[in-house]
Amino acid sequence: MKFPVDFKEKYTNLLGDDAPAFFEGLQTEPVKAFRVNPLKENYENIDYALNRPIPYVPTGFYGSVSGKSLEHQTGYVYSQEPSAMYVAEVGDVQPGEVILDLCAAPGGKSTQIAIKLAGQGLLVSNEINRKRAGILAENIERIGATNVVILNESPQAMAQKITNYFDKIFVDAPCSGEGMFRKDPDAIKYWHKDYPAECAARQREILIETMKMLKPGGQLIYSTCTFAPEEDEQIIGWLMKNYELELIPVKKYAGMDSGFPRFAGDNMEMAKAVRLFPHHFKGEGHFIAKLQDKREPISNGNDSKKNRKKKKETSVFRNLSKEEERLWKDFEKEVFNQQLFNADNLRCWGDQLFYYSSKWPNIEKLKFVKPGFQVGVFKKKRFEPAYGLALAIKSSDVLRIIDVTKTEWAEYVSGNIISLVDTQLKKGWYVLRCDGKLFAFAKLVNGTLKNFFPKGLRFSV
Ligand SMILES: C[S@@+](CC[C@H](N)C(=O)[O-])C[C@H]1O[C@@H](n2cnc3c(N)ncnc32)[C@H](O)[C@@H]1O
Repeated sequence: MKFPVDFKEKYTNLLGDDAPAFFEGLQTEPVKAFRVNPLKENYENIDYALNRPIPYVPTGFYGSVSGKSLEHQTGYVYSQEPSAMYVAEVGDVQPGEVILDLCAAPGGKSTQIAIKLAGQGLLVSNEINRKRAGILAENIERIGATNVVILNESPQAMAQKITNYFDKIFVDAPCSGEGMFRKDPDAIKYWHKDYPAECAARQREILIETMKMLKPGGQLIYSTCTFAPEEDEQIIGWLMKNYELELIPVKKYAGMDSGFPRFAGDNMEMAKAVRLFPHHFKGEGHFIAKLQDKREPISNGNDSKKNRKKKKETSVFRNLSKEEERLWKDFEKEVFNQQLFNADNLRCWGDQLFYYSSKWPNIEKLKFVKPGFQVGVFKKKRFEPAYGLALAIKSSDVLRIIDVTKTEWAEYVSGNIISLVDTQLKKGWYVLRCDGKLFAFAKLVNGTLKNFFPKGLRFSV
C-alpha cells in the first residue's frame, strides 16, 4: 500500500519514534471478527467457533463469517471488526434507554445497541444517505429487534423536530477514514492534506445538531475511524469549550491507547478518551470519547409534548379498520400461541401494519425507511406477515413451525418452493425453521410451501 506523501509526513511528525511501526501496522492484514446475537433463541448454537473471545466485548469473537450462511441470514451473527465493536460497549447501553445512532449505516453500532436494549426502550437509527439507509434497514431487520425506528434524515431536519430527547446519542462520524486504509485501500484515494480539516468542519455541524437532541444530563458517544487529531481530540476540545460536557474515562484494555493531550493543546482530559492503533491493538484504527452532559437532568424526554403526539394525531399512521383488526387477530391466533403485540401499539402506514409504541416520538414530516417494526401487510382481504416478523420471534411463540433441512433452506432463500411429501398439515401460514433457527414465513398450499422470501434478499448458497 502506498501512502500519500503528506500523510507520511504528517504522521512521521505526529508520532515520532512510533511512526515506522505505525506505517508498518497499516500494511498488515486486517483483523476479522463477528458478534453473536442474544436476542435469538439458543444464540450460541452456531456453526462458527466461539473459542477466540474478544476480551472487551462479551458477544464478540475473532474469526470470519459468511454472508451466505444460515447464521448470517437469520441474524445470529454480525460481521464487525474488533475496534468498531468497542464503541457500543463504551456506550454501556441499558435496556429501557432512548438512544439515537445518528450516522448509522451500515449498522454495526446500531445492531449492537439494539441487541443491548433487549427489547426495552427505543433506538432511533438514522442514516442520511438513502441507499446506505436501505442497507441499514436490512441489517437491523435480521437481528430481530422490534424497538428500532429507521430514519433517513439530515441531522438538521431531525433536530428541528426532536429536541432534548435522547438519553444517549452515538455520533460515529463521517471522517477521513485513515483507520480503514488497511481494510479498504480505496479510502486512500479520497485522502488529501486538507481532508481531515474538511471532515472536522462537517463533524462540528453534525455535533451542533446532536447537542439540540441530547437530553440535559444525557451522554454523547463520539467516535471516528481516523487517526487525525483534527477529527478526534480537537473535536472533543471544541465540544467541551462550547457545551456543558465533561469526558467520562473510557476503560483501556491491553493494546488500547489513551487519547493524546498533546493533540489538543495539552488538555490532560483527552487521556480519558481511547485511541485504537492497528500496530498496538488487534483491530483497525478508531477513536472513541464518551461525554457527560452536565446540565440539570430533566424528566424523561419521552414526555415532552413537542416530541410526542397522541396516536390519533400522528399523521404518519392511521388506525386499523375493523376488517384489518380482524385479519391480524385471525392470523395471530392461527400461527402464534399468544398475543405478540399490544393492540394499542399497532398502526397502519398505507396498507402496512406496524408496531409503534405510543411512547415513541412523533416522526411526522421526517423521512424514514422503517417507521417502527413492520408486522405485515394487508392485501385485499388477506394479511401477509413481514419477513422481519419471522426473525423477531422465538419458537416458543409459534404454533405453526415446519422444520426443514439445510438443503431445503438453501432452496427457499434462493426463491424456490419446498415440496412436502405426505403432509397432514393444514394449509395456511407457517414459520420455517432450520437447525433451530426461525428463518422465514411460507404458505402451505396442497403440500407445497410457497415462497415468500423477499425478492430483493434472495441469494444462492
Ligand atoms: C463511519 S460511517 C457510520 C458507520 C456505522 N456507524 C456503523 O457502525 O456501521 C458514517 C456515516 O455518516 C454518514 N454521513 C455522511 N454525511 C453525514 C452528515 N452530514 N450527517 C450525518 N451523517 C452523515 C455517512 O453516509 C456514513 O454512513
